Amino acid sequence: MSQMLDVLIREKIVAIFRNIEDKYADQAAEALLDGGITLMEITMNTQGAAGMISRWRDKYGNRAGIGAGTVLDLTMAKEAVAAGAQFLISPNLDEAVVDYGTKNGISVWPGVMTPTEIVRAWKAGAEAVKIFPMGTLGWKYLAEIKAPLDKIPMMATGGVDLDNIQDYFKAGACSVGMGSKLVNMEWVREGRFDLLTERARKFADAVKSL
Ligand SMILES: O=C[C@H](O)COP(=O)(O)O
Repeated sequence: MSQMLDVLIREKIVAIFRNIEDKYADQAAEALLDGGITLMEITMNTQGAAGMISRWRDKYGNRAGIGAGTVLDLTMAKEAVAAGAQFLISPNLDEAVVDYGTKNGISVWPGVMTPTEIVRAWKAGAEAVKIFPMGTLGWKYLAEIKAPLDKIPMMATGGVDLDNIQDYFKAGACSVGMGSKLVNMEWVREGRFDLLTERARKFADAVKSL
């Protein structure tokens, strides 16, 4: 098991920053760190994503894992890794990205939905997969595919909230990716970083006993 997968399984929550404006980004990251969230994914369709990854590695690298999300292809993967990304997450499976990560010691957690895609990602060398969109599929779907595919670590992403987070872990998720319910952009724009910290703490507490 790679060190980053170990961290993912231990920390359980990846905060997804999508389309955050650079001027708010550091305060938002610090608010989540204060609330106990230590894995941060900056999506590559965020303006200035590479610069943000690089800056956060410098500023928060000693207390957070910083990775890239929405890594759709090899070009994006190379840009993210050059910026310092420690893990790559995608909504899709691109074997070239998995292969690149494997050869360069970077964790890749590709997005998949069906059992066939999950096994294809696993065979390509992915050490974990992201089941997406989890909210649409639901925790029962996860529980059912986990029965035959129990050896493959699965991250549940999309639609995770306080009222269902524990269901996904009970169904077999090793971790969750959380966007809008954790990195609430309205609060960010209103400067309510205290609310971000409070929300982060609630999610961190919800997975502490798991
Ligand atoms: O890629 C990120 C997911 O779409 C996040 O979904 P969410 O905002 O429902 O947590």
